[in-house]
Amino acid sequence: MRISVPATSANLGPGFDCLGLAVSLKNQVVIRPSKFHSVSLKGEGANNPALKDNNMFISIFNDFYHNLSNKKRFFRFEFFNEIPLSRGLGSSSAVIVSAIASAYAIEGIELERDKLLNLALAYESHPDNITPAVMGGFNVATVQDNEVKYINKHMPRSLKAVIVVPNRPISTQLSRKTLPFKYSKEDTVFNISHSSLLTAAFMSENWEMLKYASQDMVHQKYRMKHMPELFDVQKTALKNGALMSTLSGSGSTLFSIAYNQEANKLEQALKAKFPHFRVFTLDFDNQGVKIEI
Ligand SMILES: Nc1ncnc2c1ncn2[C@@H]1O[C@H](COP(=O)(O)OP(=O)(O)O)[C@@H](O)[C@H]1O
Ligand SMILES: N[C@@H](CCOP(=O)(O)O)C(=O)O
Repeated sequence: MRISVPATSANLGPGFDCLGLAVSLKNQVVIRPSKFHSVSLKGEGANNPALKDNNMFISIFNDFYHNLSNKKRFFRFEFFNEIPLSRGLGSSSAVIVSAIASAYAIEGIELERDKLLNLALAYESHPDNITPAVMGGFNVATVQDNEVKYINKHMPRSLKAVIVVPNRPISTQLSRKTLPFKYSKEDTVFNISHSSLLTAAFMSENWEMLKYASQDMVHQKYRMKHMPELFDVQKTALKNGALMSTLSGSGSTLFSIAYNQEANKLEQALKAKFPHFRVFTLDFDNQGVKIEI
């Protein structure tokens, strides 16, 4: 069985903990019954011994598999990771979503996407990464009565994501602790109005509105000041054709959207100015989690 899950970019500026979309970097895992437990890891995290000895995917998979099945079986797990770890591209959501989905699939139990999303919520309480990881596309999501309520929309082929991935990881959990405990009425109103405008821009495909609507007062400046070069990445992106440029999740990746015909110029400008960072041009993913039996 093979399962793949896309990377995600959460917040999109003002939509803290509620807006997110999926891009075409993917983590894949192939799982086969085996005489003994074994793991192989390729791509992102392959040199990280913790991912072999204490792998979050395997522990979530085992929790679900043992609850669903009475059998004692061993598996071989082959991971092919494209999603950089702890760079604000939803690597932990991808692991959570794929581990739950594959435990059900290997037992031959059908799992609806909505149910998968709500099971994933127990491991990641903010829904802005898990929703696009499951559904693909652009998503507006909130949690009410322990359930994710969301609206999803496909992203068009006429746009690309251009991402700048710094070498430094940022733990989402630690980064959340650096944010203010309280916000002023002005900052709150600023973010409600910008997040609403941004949602309307995505839903109505009014791409020229993105640069106004994607401004934020509640998290980016607090997070980006720990890596001030990110302000320069954002400025360079906006000067070179980006329709919007925002911190991806809790960072350290900077995420930009550009028209197809502008994306190459944007990628080259970012590569030239930030040669020590990785720059990728990606399509958007409209499929979300994908299982092949
Ligand atoms: N491919 C992977 N395999 C196993 N665990 C992973 C993988 N990717 C991420 N993780 C786990 O998720 C953690 C990163 O989560 P987090 O700080 O939320 O970053 P991100 O912004 O990438 O989601 C890692 O420290 C690791 O424990
Ligand atoms: N809304 C969350 C999103 C975290 O995304 P990640 O990809 O960095 O895990 C936040 O801003 O903390």
